[in-house]
Amino acid sequence: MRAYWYTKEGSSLRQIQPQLTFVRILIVISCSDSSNSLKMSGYNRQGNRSATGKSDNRIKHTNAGSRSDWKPNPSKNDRCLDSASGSQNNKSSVKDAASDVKNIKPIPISLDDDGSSKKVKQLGDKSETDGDDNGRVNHPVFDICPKKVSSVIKLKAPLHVMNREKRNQSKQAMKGQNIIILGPGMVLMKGYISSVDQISIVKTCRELGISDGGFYQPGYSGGTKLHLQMMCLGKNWDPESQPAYTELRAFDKSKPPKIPEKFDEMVKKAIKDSNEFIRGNTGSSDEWKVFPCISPDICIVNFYTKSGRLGLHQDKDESDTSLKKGLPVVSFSIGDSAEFLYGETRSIDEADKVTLESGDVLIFGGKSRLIYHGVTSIVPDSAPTSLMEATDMRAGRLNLTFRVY
Ligand SMILES: O=C(O)CCC(=O)C(=O)O
Ligand SMILES: [Fe+2]
Repeated sequence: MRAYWYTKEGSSLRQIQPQLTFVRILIVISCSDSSNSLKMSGYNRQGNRSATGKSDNRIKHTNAGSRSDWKPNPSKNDRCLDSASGSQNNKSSVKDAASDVKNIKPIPISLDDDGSSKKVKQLGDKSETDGDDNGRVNHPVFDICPKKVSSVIKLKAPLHVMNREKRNQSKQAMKGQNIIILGPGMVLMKGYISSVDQISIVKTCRELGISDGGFYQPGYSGGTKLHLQMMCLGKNWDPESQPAYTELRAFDKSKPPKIPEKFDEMVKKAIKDSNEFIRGNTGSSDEWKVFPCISPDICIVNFYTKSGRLGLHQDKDESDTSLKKGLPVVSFSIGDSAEFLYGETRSIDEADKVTLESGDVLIFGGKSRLIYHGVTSIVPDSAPTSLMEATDMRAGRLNLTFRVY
């Protein structure tokens, strides 16, 4: 067992515990195949080192804020916006959640040359920029699993690649729990979502994403866009609307699809498993309170292509009660890995970094509920080949964050 601890003097969790001296412990439970031993490792925040041990020199200052603070910023350093761009284990085994999705009205799609489905949603016979008589505005359909209708024959991944993935998957399953406590109230469950469930989530999001209320590229009235595609489930979140959460999507008046029951079950199970781990491994310290069980009523689904990113921000548009109680945000990562930053301030230079891989679940609540976080880059071609084969998902990363309003 290896253990490193470090103390951050004088730093504070803004808005939650201003005077808090933040003792941060990173515990990596990594039960080796033979010994099931507890490993703890850590990192030096002041040295701007990542949890993977690499320093990050690429990242420069930027401005960021809450999701609603993502206002257009003329600074070239704003990594959030620009104006040009339009392990498996079997902890939660679910049947294909797509079969639970009711009342989906898929929108007919035609494919562009690059296989992307940028056909404008047909809300009447209007073009993308037109609105209908009710002020509904059309937008392009974004299909995360476009079937490539082309003469290029899709080759299967080489056998040795497939075999390596299979070996890695069964190793992960044997390892059992692989949970990292990134800070008080911030837990990362590595490879938590089984391959079967990942496939199921992609398929469900694909169906929802091409239907009413599906994926679109959020932006601002000035034309600036976020570097991702987004759809909301449960309630709609909009970067510009006041309040940020509404029942209908403002620009096309669509109602966000419901959160599929299976997603809800998976969130609850992840919290339960995380709590069991915390109880079993962190003793009785106040720092390590378990998460309350939640029934999320909001899920924001983001899809990042390889150039996707998201500036440092806080998730603070939820209700005061939800924020005060520190009700956790539960985040699922699927597909390509992401370089994820998190920290107590909005300074990128002071933020810590961790790589979120396909199947990882990140939970942040309690004292970390208002942690600043963002995605600096997507690691190209890092998604499991088997997932891509099974879903035909386009290259990129799917992220689902569940919250309680
Ligand atoms: O993609 C991620 O991991 C983070 C997403 C996020 O922070 C958000 O949607 O608010
Ligand atoms: Fe967020």
